Amino acid sequence: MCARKIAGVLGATGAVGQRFILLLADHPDFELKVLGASSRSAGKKYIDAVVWKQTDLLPEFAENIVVSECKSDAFKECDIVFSGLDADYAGPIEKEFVEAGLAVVSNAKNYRRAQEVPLVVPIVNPEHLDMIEARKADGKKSGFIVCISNCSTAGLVAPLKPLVEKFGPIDALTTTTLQAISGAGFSPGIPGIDVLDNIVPYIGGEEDKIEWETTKILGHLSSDKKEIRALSSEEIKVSAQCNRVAVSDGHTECISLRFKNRPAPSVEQVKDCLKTYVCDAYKLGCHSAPKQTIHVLEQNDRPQPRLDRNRDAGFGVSVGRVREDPVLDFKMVVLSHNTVIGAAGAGILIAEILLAKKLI
Ligand SMILES: NC(=O)C1=CN([C@@H]2O[C@H](COP(=O)(O)OP(=O)(O)OC[C@H]3O[C@@H](n4cnc5c(N)ncnc54)[C@H](OP(=O)(O)O)[C@@H]3O)[C@@H](O)[C@H]2O)C=CC1
Ligand SMILES: N[C@@H](CC(=O)OP(=O)(O)O)C(=O)O
Repeated sequence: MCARKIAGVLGATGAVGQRFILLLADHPDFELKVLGASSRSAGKKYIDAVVWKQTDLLPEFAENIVVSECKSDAFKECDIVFSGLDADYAGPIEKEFVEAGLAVVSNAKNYRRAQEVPLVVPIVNPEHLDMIEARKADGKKSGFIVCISNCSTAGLVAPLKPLVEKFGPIDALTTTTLQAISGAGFSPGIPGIDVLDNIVPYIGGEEDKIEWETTKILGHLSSDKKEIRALSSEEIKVSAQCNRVAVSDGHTECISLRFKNRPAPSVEQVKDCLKTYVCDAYKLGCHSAPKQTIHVLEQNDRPQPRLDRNRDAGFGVSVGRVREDPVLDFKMVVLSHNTVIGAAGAGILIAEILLAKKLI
């Protein structure tokens, strides 16, 4: 067996950072050795720095790791660095890491729009990672960054990918999200008074991110593999409305879509296409890749966050209530685990793909 790659986590004390620690415990490819957070946490043992909020216990291996400042020097032995940094601070920190030659996979939004940065949902567009290969071929072997999408975007694009592959372009799409409180992070997190007995119909910046990120993720890699051509607003119109609801983990989205080509497929053809989709990460043999990428549920009252978010350990996406839509062509309900396939799990699966493609 090959030696495991050394991994580090930035923002290790946060909602996403804690999920990284759970998912990297006993990982066959990566050994998590370095943890970074703010100067409030640096210098403390992880167990003393973190306010652990997961329902699984804090893995023993992490308890006594002393938290570092987020400076590249402390991470120089790492083959891969996962970032769950607060976006207010991620920009300059991640830039310094890349300039120091490190490979960074980031949950933060800061570099998602950059032309030269792949924005990847690993069960959807792993081919965009070929941009990294192109950079290596150019002789720029050193550092790079890959961005993970917004968590709601991840759930949305998962069923779109196989549908577009099979039935051609989708030219109109609406989504109304019901987003879990863990999506807002832990520092400080959402006050109980705001979520109990309540729904908040606004999440700052979220609708805009879902609308443009979808066009980049469904966009095409240029022939020289140096940039992504996002879909234009003539090619696809995306409209999102976002709500915060009193759910711990798991983002639900009610989506409607229209295909460009006529006649549109039948409901049965749509379901069949989703059920039979096998993501490339699974074909590559990646450890965390879901065996069933999309679970199509037939019960009228599914998917539900508490019952369905952990399908394929949170790496699979659930789709239910697939039916005709009198305005567009189809509507359905999609559920995805926001801190697994929407965040830390996506980062780890991206790293597994990078490893399988010998890019780290
Ligand atoms: N939660 C989710 O579902 C998703 C989150 N994201 C993104 O992932 C990132 C992390 O989110 P989340 O875990 O929810 O956020 P949290 O607020 O829970 O955690 C933020 C982390 O950043 C660290 N941090 C804060 N300030 C600094 C600083 N000045 N220097 C270094 N580290 C700092 C914190 O450390 P300390 O404890 O020491 O303050 C903590 O580890 C964000 O960019 C977010 O937008 C993306 C997709 C989904
Ligand atoms: N805003 C998302 C989580 C998040 O932080 O997204 P982003 O990384 O796109 O800012 C939520 O509230 O559920």
